[in-house]
Amino acid sequence: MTQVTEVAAAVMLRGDPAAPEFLLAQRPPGKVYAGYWEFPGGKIEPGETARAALVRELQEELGITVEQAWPWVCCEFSYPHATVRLRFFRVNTWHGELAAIEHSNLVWLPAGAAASVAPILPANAPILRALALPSLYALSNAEEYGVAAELARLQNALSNGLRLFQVRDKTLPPTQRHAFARQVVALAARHAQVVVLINDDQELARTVGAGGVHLSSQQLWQIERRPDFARVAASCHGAADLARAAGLGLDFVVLGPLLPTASHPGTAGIGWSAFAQLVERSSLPVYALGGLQPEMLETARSRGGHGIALLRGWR
Ligand SMILES: Nc1nc2c([nH]c(=O)n2[C@@H]2O[C@H](COP(=O)(O)OP(=O)(O)OP(=O)(O)O)[C@@H](O)[C@H]2O)c(=O)[nH]1
Repeated sequence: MTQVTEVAAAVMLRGDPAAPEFLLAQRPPGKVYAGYWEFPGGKIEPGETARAALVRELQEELGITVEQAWPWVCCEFSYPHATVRLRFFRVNTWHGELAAIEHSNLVWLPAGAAASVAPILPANAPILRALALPSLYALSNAEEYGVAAELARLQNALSNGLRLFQVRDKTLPPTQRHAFARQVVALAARHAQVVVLINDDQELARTVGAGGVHLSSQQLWQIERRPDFARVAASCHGAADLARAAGLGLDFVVLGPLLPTASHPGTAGIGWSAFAQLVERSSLPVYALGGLQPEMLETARSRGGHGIALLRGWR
């Protein structure tokens, strides 16, 4: 069996939470991949937790004391010299002055834009893509609110900065769903960097020019390869679904139902503790879904979620 080197790495974030900057550090001469840019961090020592390793490494490498670190994604990558498992944390607060103690340089870059430094360690490409994803994934609910009201809600949310939207409404009659999807794509096109995904219908997504598709957990097991769209997401209900989505190279997933929902009040969700355990080894960013309110974003993130997906609570 290949030996895997466990690594803790930090995505340090600063500035506006809706459009943050993250830190990259340049590996110094004399190391493998010298001159490459990486996230600060390093190997987890025997008997050490990933979080403790992160705190230690950031003290040693940057001279700072981490105050808050939330687990995020975990990815594996095989280099000629080693196979690494990178456990990423999002670090929002710390104290102390940042200094390049062990690196040759540090740079803050805007999340979501193409990185202006190169080369970056090859394992980190999916991480940069994941960083571009916003914290809120809004799902349409025209079935309940009506098409006109839903388009008005979307218009308002786009003006408030919404950037990721799914046309769900699986039971709308096909012609109505088609027209709705077309109007959603037209509305979204008036704003920069908004991605619209169509639930369960690749043909509709292509016809209306949507940026991506959102696969149901059933579809996840029916397709053989990633559909050819800029963004592909999926609904997951457990560990097998998460592994399948990662194997297909999707961009992100929603995991739930988390809490009892308005549509299924009697059904217990998986709860935050199971959510945190499932997310711990996910290589894809995970949005918590089901019975959530916008103010639960921080709870979701502290449990390893990338963000939250809402059907009702967005505006
Ligand atoms: N810190 C960090 N390491 C990364 C990232 N991406 C990535 O593939 N790695 C790999 O994870 C390992 C990190 O271990 P490290 O920083 O303690 O080790 P190193 O190669 O610098 O050598 P060292 O043994 O002299 O400390 C390296 O193999 C490195 O190539 C990243 O973004 N940050």
